[in-house]
Amino acid sequence: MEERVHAAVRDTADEIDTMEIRGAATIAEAAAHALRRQATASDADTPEAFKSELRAAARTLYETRPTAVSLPNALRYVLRGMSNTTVEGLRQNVVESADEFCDRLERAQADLGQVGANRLRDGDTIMTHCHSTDALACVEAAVKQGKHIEAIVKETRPRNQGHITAQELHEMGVPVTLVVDSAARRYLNDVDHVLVGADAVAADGSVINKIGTSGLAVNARDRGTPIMVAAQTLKLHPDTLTGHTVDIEMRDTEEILDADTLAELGNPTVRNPAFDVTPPRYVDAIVTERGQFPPESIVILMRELFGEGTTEPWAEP
Ligand SMILES: O=C(COP(=O)(O)O)[C@H](O)[C@H](O)COP(=O)(O)O
Repeated sequence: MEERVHAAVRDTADEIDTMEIRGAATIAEAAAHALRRQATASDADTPEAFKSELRAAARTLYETRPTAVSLPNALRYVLRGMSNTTVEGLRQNVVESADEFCDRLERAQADLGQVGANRLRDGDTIMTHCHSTDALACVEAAVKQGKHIEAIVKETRPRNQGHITAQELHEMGVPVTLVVDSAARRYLNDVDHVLVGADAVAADGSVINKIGTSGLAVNARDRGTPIMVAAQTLKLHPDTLTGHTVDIEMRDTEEILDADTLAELGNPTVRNPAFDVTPPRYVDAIVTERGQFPPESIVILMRELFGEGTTEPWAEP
C-alpha cells in the first residue's frame, strides 16, 4: 500500500511528524496540498484505484500527529469532494476541493481576526502561549484597525514556539516582552487578555492547546484576566460530539533532555506531553470566523456543522 503513496506526501508527513510543519492550521493546509499532489501525480487507471490511493495518502498524513483535529478535518474535506466516476473527474474533484479548502482556511482566519480584534482595545497588552496563526490574526487585525497593542510572550518550552510569536509580533510593529513560562503569573498583572489558539475544541467547550495553556488559564482566571481562544471552526472536534476524548500527543523526551544529561541525572522518567486540556470554565470566549462563542455554547455550532458525527477521513461514505 505504501508504495502507492507519492513521495511528496511522505515528505509532508515526515515534516509534520518532525514539526518542521507545525501548528494546527498550517498542518491542515499542508495536508490538503499533499492530497492535491497525490491526485495530480496519480497514474491510477480505474476510479477505484485512484480513490484507494488517495485514502492511503490520507492515512499516511493522519498517522503523523494525533491531537490537532484540523488534520482529519482537512483530509475529510478534500476526500469528500471525490464524487466523479472517472479518474480524470476524480482528479479534478480533489484539486478543486483542496484549493477550496485552502481558500476557506485563509478567509476563515481573516474573518476570525476581525472578531478577535473587536475584543481588543487600544492600549491593551496581551499574553500569548505557543505560536498560533489564528491568535496572531486577531492581533494583526487590531493593529490594522489602528490600535496600539503590546505583548508578553511566553517562550513555551520545550520547543520555544514563543520565539516565532515574538518575531511575527515584532514584524507587525507590536512591542514584545519575552518571558520564561514560569514567569507568566508574575506578569499577568500587566495583561488585559490572554490570547491563545487551539488544536481542538471539544463539544463541552474544553480547549486543547499547547501544554501550559491550562495552567496559564487558571492563573489568569485567578487574576480576573479574560482568556480568549482564537480557533476557526476547523478546530472543532466532531468525535467529541459522540463522547470520544481527544488524544494528547506524547513527544520524544529528547526534546527536553539529551541522553547524556539524562544519564547524568540517573535516568529519571521524563514525560513530554505536547498539549493539555483547559476546561470551559477557564475560557471567556472562543473566537471563530462565525463569531465569538461562550465555550458552553460551541456545541450548537458543532451540531450545525457536523450533524451527529463523522467517519474517518478515508472511510467509504
Ligand atoms: O499549540 C499550538 C501548536 O502546537 P505545535 O507547535 O506542537 O504544533 C497552537 O497553539 C495551535 O496549533 C493553534 O495554531 P494555529 O492557530 O496556527 O492553528
